[in-house]
Amino acid sequence: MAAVYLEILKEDSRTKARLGKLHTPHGTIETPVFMPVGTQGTVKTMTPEEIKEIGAGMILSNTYHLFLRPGHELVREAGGLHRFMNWDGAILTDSGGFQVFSLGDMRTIREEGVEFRSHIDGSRQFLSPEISMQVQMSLGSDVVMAFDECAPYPCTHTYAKDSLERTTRWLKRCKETLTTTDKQSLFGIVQGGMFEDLRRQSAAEITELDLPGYAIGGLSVGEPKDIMYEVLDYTVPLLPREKPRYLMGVGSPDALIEGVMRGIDMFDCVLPTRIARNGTALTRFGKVIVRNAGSARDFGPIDPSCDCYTCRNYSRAYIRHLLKAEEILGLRLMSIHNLRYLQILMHEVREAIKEDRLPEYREKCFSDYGYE
Ligand SMILES: CNc1nc2cc3c(=O)[nH]c(N)nc3c(CCc3ccccc3)c2[nH]1
Ligand SMILES: [Zn+2]
Repeated sequence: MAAVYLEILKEDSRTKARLGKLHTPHGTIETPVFMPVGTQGTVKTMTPEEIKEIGAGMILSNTYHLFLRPGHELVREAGGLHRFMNWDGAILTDSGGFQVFSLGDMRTIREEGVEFRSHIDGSRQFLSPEISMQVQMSLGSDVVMAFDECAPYPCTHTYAKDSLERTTRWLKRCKETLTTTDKQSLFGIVQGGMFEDLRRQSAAEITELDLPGYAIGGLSVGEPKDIMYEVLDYTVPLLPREKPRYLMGVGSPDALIEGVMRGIDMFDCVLPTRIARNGTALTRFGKVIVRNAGSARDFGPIDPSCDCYTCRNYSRAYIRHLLKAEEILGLRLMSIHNLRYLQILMHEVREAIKEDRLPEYREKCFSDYGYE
């Protein structure tokens, strides 16, 4: 059995949703799951104990950032990323390709790999499938993402085709680089832009390698949501039923539910922690801009139905004051709430699958939230 594998407990009767358990060397995680992002070896403003308290069992981190700073050799000497950051849950690391393009400067793609300038000090850097695998093995991730190119949006059919074919060649180099044990942690990433024929080609090429899990990349890159859902409609069925499916970069409440209904098991997004730090809270009745004047004399919690530390102990008025005063506690209280909110949402989604009422749950969620 692979180091990382999915145990499917139930398949929904009316949608493609699955209820499952993701087994990893650092614990078992109930799926569908939302995974908080801890880019630089920390989920911003949160201690590992707080991450556990809000109910997260698996977090994400980044090859790109840790490679540039403090360096993967240092993290390996520290005993790996789990030890370094004092987190004993599961860790998935991205491969660096996406971040080079979203953060790096002056990047040049070659067959060998990607040259770029560090966003930290402008120094010339190079990442390749081999280097990305070395870094992720040094970090000791439980799930290793293949080194891929996330095609820009929009892009031509020719660009998307050349790019996905290079991504497949890079995936083979990733698999060859990993030790037998670490091969059992490697997830391939399906690309192909917004083109059905290319998504089919990429899925066929990637799944041929018989990996423990598969991600759908190249989405949540600025395309309209209905295009993303369309791509999922024809791409997800191309992936093996029994393997975990990870939709990269997706995390708004509506997109999470729509993704689950299309058969996705794993999600990540920086949105909840990022908007928390700029004063916006997620609640079941829509977003609340706690920072706004409207909360100045609101002495109730962010969300009365929420059980998080923030909602049990603090008012919107107090949190607004902290945010306006640029007090760090404000960032922490907002992050705790937004992350807990998404864990509650995913718990309710899993319950709805269990009780065969996911379509009805979606309707209620969307109307409460104020979606169409
Ligand atoms: C926000 N939208 C978004 N679309 C993405 C597409 C891809 C993609 O096609 N390939 C790879 N490798 N990553 C992607 C990511 C980053 C996800 C992530 C962030 C942080 C930590 C761990 C993982 C994406 N994020
Ligand atoms: Zn709360």
